[in-house]
Amino acid sequence: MATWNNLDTLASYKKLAGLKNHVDIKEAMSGENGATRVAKYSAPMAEGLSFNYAAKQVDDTVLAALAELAEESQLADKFEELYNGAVINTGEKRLVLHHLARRQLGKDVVVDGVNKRDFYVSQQQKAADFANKVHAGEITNAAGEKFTTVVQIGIGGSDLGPRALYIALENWAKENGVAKMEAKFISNVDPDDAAAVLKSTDLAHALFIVVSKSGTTLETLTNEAFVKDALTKAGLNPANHMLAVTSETSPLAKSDDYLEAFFMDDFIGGRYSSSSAVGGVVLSLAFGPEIFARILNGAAEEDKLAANKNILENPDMLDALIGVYERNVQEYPSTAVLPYSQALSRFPAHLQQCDMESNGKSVNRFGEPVNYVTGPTIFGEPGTNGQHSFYQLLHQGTDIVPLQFVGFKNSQIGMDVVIEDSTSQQKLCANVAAQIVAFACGKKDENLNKNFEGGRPSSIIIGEQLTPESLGALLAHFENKIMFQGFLWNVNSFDQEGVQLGKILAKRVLAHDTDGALKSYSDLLNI
Ligand SMILES: O=P(O)(O)OC[C@H]1O[C@H](O)[C@H](O)[C@@H](O)[C@@H]1O
Repeated sequence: MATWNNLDTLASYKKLAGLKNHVDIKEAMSGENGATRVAKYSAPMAEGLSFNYAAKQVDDTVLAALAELAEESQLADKFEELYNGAVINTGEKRLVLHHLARRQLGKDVVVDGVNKRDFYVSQQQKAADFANKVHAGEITNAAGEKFTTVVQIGIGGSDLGPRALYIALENWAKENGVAKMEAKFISNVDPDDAAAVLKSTDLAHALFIVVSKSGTTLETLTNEAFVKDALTKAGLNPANHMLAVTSETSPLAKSDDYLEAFFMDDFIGGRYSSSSAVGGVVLSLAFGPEIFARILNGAAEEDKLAANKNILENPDMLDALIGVYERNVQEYPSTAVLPYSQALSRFPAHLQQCDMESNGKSVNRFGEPVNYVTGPTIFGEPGTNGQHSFYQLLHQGTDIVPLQFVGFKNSQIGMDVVIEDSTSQQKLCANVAAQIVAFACGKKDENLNKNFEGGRPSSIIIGEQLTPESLGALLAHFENKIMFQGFLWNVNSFDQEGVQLGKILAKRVLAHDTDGALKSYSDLLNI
């Protein structure tokens, strides 16, 4: 059994803390040194991706210290315990099994006589059979016509991951002849969200998936009622159009109001649920079950790498360790995720939840306060768009923000044009290469307003093309990175008590049970 200790009690962490500002990234990345580092500091990921960390503040000394930290904090043992079914989610006393939805990495995990791998596979199979029947016209609307659109109703983990993955492959699927149904998403309780989607949807030919692990989320239940009302007003029977994805213990699971229900369980956290039926049903309907299976395969291949004890061969663990060095030793408060891929436009939003809801904690996994900083603020936008927006602060602002670039050699659609001797894809890639060097090396100017200090660290994940496999690997990489960081900070990355208070107060406002500031704000907003 691994032992769980606070980061600041570890001898290897104290050693690492002595390496503050050990690498001058400007100097390290300039001239031939830089070229050597780019070739040297790269770790292969699954599905042809690679994690290049040449422009991070590491050298062999820092890497050796990080390896000691990985060893002393038993990161590989903790991951092994997790995938073998230990109660890693101490706050809720739950297992953490999202990896098992992709592939079995270790022993059989059996809970109350149920083999959990078999359960996840059976739900995948159920989703696959259902999707195939919809595509074949065996499951139709009341008029016997095919469904053409699928609308996911969910919020947080029941929205962000599946939406990001759908957008990531929407154009790829069309280009590769596997686009089966258009997918849309309703998440916000803002009535304009549901209204806008419903107005642009042919209701008679639409399936709606109510996705809520708990089956109690106010926004999702409200939007479900909103959609049912619209279906009824259109003369349609909601029971012919609505599906549910939920946990077997939730109130939704007990309802007969659905054409079909698919299940997950409490051992897969919402923000890690893209690999479960939460992502599986909508993506199988949109692209076909084979494509969803390919995403899972890509993720499973990356998970396999994450089990490696050698940090230089484990890009997920290495990325996590570098992140902790940046957060705790270098004291950088935030991290930007910058995919140079329009298809990944919602990926940073998904990672915001995944990372900040997991590691935005002030107490350790035993409920005791920690004396060090934990999860950074995560934000991001696709490049090159971000360059024309917030990169000013990244280049010349007073905070140093570590950067996590993602880039692909080839576009998804392949339609391109040569303007002034280069394709648009080349221009995209040229920009990411330029940014890495600009951030690291800067540029001296007598005019301080035009001076670039440099010394701003970044890494880049490079792939051939964004495909179902590489997308799955990318998803798993970040999930695993966040998991390892949670281990290092000794926090429970798998609960989210911090979201409860606002929900309770909102209920009081709606029940007109308010006083003080809450009453004043209620009055100001005319509730
Ligand atoms: O899937 P649900 O149970 O409806 O939960 C939806 C979301 O809402 C909660 O408030 C949590 O903050 C999220 O972690 C969760 O993903």
